[in-house]
Amino acid sequence: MTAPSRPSSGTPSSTPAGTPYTTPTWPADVAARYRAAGWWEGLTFGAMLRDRAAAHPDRVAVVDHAGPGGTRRALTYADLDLRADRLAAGLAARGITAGDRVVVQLPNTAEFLELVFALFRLGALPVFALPAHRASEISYFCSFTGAVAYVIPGVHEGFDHRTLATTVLARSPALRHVFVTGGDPGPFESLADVPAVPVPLPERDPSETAFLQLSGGSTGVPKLIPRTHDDYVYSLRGSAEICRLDEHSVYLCALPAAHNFPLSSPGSLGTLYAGGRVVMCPRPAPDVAFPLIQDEGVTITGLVPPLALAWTAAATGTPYDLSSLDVLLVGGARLSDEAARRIRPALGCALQQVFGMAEGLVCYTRLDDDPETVVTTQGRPISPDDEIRIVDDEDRDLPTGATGHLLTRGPYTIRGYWNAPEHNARAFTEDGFYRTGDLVRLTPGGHLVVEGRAKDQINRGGEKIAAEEVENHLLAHPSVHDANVVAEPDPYLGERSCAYVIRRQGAEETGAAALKRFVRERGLAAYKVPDRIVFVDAFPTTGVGKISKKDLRAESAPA
Ligand SMILES: O=C(O)c1cccc(O)c1O
Repeated sequence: MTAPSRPSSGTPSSTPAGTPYTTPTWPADVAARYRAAGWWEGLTFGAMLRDRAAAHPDRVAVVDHAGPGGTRRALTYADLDLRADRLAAGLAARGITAGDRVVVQLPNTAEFLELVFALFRLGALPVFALPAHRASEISYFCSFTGAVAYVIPGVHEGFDHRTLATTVLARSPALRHVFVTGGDPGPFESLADVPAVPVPLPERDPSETAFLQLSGGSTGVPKLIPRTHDDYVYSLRGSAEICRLDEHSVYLCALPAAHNFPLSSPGSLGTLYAGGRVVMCPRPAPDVAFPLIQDEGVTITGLVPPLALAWTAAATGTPYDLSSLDVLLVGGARLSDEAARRIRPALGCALQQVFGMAEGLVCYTRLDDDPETVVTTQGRPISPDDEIRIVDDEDRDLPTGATGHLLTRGPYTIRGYWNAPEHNARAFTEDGFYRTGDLVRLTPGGHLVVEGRAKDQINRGGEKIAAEEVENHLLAHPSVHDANVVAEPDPYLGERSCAYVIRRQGAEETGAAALKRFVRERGLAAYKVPDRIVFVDAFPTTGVGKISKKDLRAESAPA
């Protein structure tokens, strides 16, 4: 195969059908520059854990409450290191090998970290699904990546993932293994039975893809994001420094552990990088999180804006002692200035705003920024080598202070999605800048302010919904002629989704409730089911006759 000159292509692996996957990566001269600058330290995740376990074997690395009957479990760095080795050996014995994809859908438990480090050591790629994903998303991840294994909790939050796995298995020809954590594995294998005597495994190359992260997305199907050890470890190190993590830090993992924010900003992996302790929080509600903050001496955590507001409200009069909490990171969606102002007085901790994306670029307000900057901006990038352009619709640079499209390139921002050459041609510029789809401006002090977005997406309290994906599911209904999904304001979530639907002439009258049920039954994650469905006779159009989502959004906005 001839490697395309831009973006350059990493070593291709093969799909089950024999066609090569494309894994775009940085041009060789740029990679050399990032190495020379010290951003890429040549450290793999496997070596990182080995190193930390050697330096402080008896320090606690991760705590959860997922032992028998909900009991507390604490794993030291030595425990985690050994368990990752043992699990890697057992997975290798089942034929899972370097380059294989493994869909990981686990709740916030210690097993999540054991498994991802085992996969990192094997060189197998975790594909980071969320617990909320259902048959539609998981089947897609399995078939698109040719995953050989899928790892689930048995029953989580009342949902039986084993039943889901049965559906997925029937649709995914390459899938050979389903592993189940916590209790009865049903027809599958318990992950607890997998570990074996450690076997020597070749050290991975730090420049290779370590895992596939999910894009928030704005297209019909989610895009997969190939992150390397080198680039991700750099984002962890930068994040840990900016958030001042050290061995005394205790990070509460309250958002779903596989999401890029709680994974890396600075998240559980950044905390392990810094030698701190990760406390896995099963649910982010104050009644679950507050006792953990008190009992575990949590110093730092990260939340999406609606949860930050819920915590702020619940902190007044709480019987729990939250005084250990030094820093609350808020990101995933725009935090209003008003909400931002309430955080320190209510929770007694510093606020750090974080604006990030699984594709790479992460911006933070700094702990020594003046209070107004912390409240009114989304911070500045991690790296001096993060390049930012703010451009108009024709890719022309705008003067400083003007609002425009954010383009970015840098040492931990991907050069392309995994195996998506056509989409990449649109999502990246010729010279490798990623088109984020966000509308931003720069303050005179060099801080980014997020003003909106140009991509066709709903940000439902930090959960990103690609309009097109939901529209496709609505269109599958026999009585739907056309559908458009847009964001509408929501006082709690910031945005919720509203579907405008034109009924097919002569078709049976289907109501909103039936349509929502239809979409849910197609196996779409619950957060993507439209919050509201409005039946219309026609859509507003633009001058050239295209459907105007802008006008639809205006219909939803309060007058
Ligand atoms: O994807 C995000 O929204 C996000 C938010 C904060 C920090 C991150 O790393 C993110 O990926």
